[in-house]
Amino acid sequence: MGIMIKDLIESNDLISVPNSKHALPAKAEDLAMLAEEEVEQVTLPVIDFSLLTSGSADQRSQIIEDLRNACLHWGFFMVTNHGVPESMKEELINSCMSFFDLSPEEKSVYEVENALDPCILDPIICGTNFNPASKSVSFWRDYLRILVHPVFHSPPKPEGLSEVLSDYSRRSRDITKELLRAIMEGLELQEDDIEKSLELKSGVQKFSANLYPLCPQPELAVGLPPHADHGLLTLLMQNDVGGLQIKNKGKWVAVNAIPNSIMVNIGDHMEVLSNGKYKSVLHRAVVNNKETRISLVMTNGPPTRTSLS
Ligand SMILES: O=C(O)CCC(=O)C(=O)O
Ligand SMILES: [Fe+2]
Repeated sequence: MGIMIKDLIESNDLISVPNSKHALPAKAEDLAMLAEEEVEQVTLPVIDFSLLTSGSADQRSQIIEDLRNACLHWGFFMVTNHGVPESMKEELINSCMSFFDLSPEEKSVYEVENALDPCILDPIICGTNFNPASKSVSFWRDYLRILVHPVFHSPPKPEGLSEVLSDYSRRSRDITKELLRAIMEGLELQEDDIEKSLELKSGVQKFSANLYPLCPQPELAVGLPPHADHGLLTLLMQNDVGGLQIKNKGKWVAVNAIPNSIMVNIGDHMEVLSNGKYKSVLHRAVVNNKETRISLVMTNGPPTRTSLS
């Protein structure tokens, strides 16, 4: 079993990336690029969620138009006034941190070798993408992933995580539904029909906590490699430490998050649903040597049996 980076660091007082040749062998050129690349900081389009739900008709139309532009030109946007209290986010972060603080033995109950293996159906898994002994590419990230909808799976430890996660699951599902309705309106699709055909009330929601411990040599590692998300919309909150980069008009740019906003991106299913008009955008996470970063990611997909054709 691959030891999680956090535990490795704590047991070894790590001052360099162990055997960096093994940390990221296949992608050495990409990494050299990562170190040298000038990455511009950008502010994503901002969507005031409260205007969507309780603004005037004109304000709602304006937000639908803003969403349309954000989906067309960025595939990512920031949502403010979303109604998730800061205390809920703090509690989620603290509970997830407490999970990572459990002993390696306690965490091992949920550990899997390769989370990308489609045969893994366990509703709660944790692991790392970092394996200093492996010859394959590994990444500077530990994670916990929980299936939270349609059936909520509650980890027995740490105490408190289940309750706040189940609240956030409900809240984030409502936000997703409202955003999807507005996005459908912008696409001039019949939102009621789509909602019915996607059966969002039994949609699959997965929660991930990604932990990026501070990295002694950030130029030799990457947190998460470039990828696009499955599902319709992904919602992301973080502990005020940046690291998310997105590919925009052929260039990597670093996202400047407004504190307490939720970052939202288009997933593969939405790309299909929009007939390719809205792209599921490539993104990645970089690491730093100053502060541990944690991101809380909720993916929202259709039920597994839904056909999009
Ligand atoms: O941590 C981040 O900023 C990105 C996380 C992410 O892209 C994912 O979990 O799919
Ligand atoms: Fe992602």
